[in-house]
This record gives sequence, structure tokens and C-alpha cells, in this order.
Amino acid sequence: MTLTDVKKNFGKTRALQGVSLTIEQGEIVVLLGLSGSGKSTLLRHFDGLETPTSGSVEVLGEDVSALRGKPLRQLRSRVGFIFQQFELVGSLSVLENVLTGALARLTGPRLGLPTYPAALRSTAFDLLEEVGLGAQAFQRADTLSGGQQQRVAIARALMQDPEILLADEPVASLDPESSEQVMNLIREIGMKRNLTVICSLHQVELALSWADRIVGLRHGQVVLDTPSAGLSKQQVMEVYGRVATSTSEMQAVAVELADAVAELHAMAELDSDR
Ligand SMILES: Nc1ncnc2c1ncn2[C@@H]1O[C@H](COP(=O)(O)OP(=O)(O)OP(=O)(O)O)[C@@H](O)[C@H]1O
Repeated sequence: MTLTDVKKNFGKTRALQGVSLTIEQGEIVVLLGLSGSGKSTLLRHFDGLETPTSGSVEVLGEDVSALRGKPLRQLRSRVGFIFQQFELVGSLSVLENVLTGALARLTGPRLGLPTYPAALRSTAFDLLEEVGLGAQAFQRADTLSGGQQQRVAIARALMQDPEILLADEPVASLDPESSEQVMNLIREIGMKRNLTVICSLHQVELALSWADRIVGLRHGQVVLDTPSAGLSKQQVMEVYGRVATSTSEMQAVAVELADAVAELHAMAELDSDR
């Protein structure tokens, strides 16, 4: 997929200011940036949830801004989306939530498990097994923990049999242990199916340990685009430090840098103790 000089304005807010980016099939990419840097807006361009004010967005060979109606729905069905707040229907069973991922392929409304074709029910169940929730299939979704709910949301996205998986701050509402499980699962699933995975995050360390490539955003512009292998938190924060202009940005960078330096010291001490 390729974005060329994409600008997006919301009234006077310039959310994206000329983003150009090419992402190859099978890449695992993090969009990294502070709150308000444009991560969600950029992510939403990849499945036509937003259209650019100017510039072009090509996804899976389609010019997304030119699509309307059925062709746009068809493209969206090839792109799975995972949200920060899971967006499950709490009163429905876990299995039925997963099945809603297949609705784009079906005609007419579906109410209740028996109204879905048996083959789809079986696929949904297999996906729940894959994300480790086979035993919870018939529970109400709102009885699950946050981490479990996000795993259901992943299974629902996979029900679309997507080629691209987008995740918008998927672990922002989760504790560290569930976060790790969910991020590992997204990566495993992406690699197994050769999906393009694009995930927005604000945590530098998590981004570095998880992604193959980091795209850093600041004020709607790409300030960093690099493989994550061999990159340190300090190097990432130095880039943000160089481009930061406001006091609050400098403070955020200083806090992160102090953490990175403290870690380096701790590691050096550990080494000298050995
Ligand atoms: N629908 C909208 N209407 C008006 N302004 C918007 C809309 N969506 C985003 N914005 C603005 O665009 C800018 C970028 O927002 P965006 O949500 O993309 O950032 P973000 O990096 O994802 O931040 P966060 O992590 O807080 O969600 C912000 O100034 C935001 O207020």
C-alpha cells in the first residue's frame, strides 16, 4: 500500500501534513507518536474510514479515495481493524461476536447463532481456539477480562479473512501482562498468515520489541521511518528531541530519555557485577 503526500484537515486542525509511505505485504509496522500526532487518522486512511483532503491512498491495488458503496465495502472486508476499546457487543456470546466479522459476506440481518451457516460457526469456533478462548465461546462477551475481550476482537477481525490487520492502540486499556499476550498474539497471527500488520502505539519500548519497522509521527508528519532492529529507545527519543518545539513535547521527551538512560546505567551495573 502506498500513501502519497496525504494531507488531512479537520476544520483548522491539520491532522496529517503530507505523509508519503509505502508498506509492503507482510510487513509488521508500528505507527509511533504522542497523543494527537495523527496515528489514528493515518491508520483510518488505510481502510477508507477517512479520506484525504489531498494526496492519494492506494491499498491492495485500489485507489481508496475513489471508492464508494459496494467497492469500498469490499475493500474494507479485506482489512481487519482492532480498536482500543474492543468494540464487542457485551450482551452477545463470544462466538456470536466473532461471527459478526463475517457479516460483510452475508446478506440480510442475523440474530442468534443458529442463523449463521454451520461452516461459518465452525470457522469462528476454530478462531476462538486459536486465540485461546474456545472454552469461553458461549459466555457473554462482557463477562470476559479486557485482555480476553481484545482476543475476541482479534478473532472477529480474522473472521473476515483479511489481508491487512490494523490495530489502533490495541493494548492501551490493558495491564502489562495482558498487553504482552495480546501483542504477541497479533504478531504471531500476522506472521502465520503473511498479513500486513500496522499498529499504532505510544510506548517506545513496546514498539521497538514488537515491530519490524517503526514509523514515527509528530504533528501529522513522518519524523522517523526505520527498521527497528538494532535501534535503541535513546536513539528514537533523540529524534523526537531534535524535532520537538513545544515545552510539553520537550518535557515528554526528557522523561522518556531519562528512563532510557537509567535503563542503560542499570544494564551497565548488571554487567559490571557479573
Ligand atoms: N474526527 C475528527 N474531528 C476533528 N478533529 C479530529 C478528528 N480526528 C482527529 N482529530 C484531530 O486530529 C489530530 C490527530 O488526531 P489522532 O487521533 O489521529 O492522533 P493520535 O496520534 O491517534 O492521538 P491519540 O493517541 O490521542 O488517539 C488531533 O489534533 C485530533 O484532535
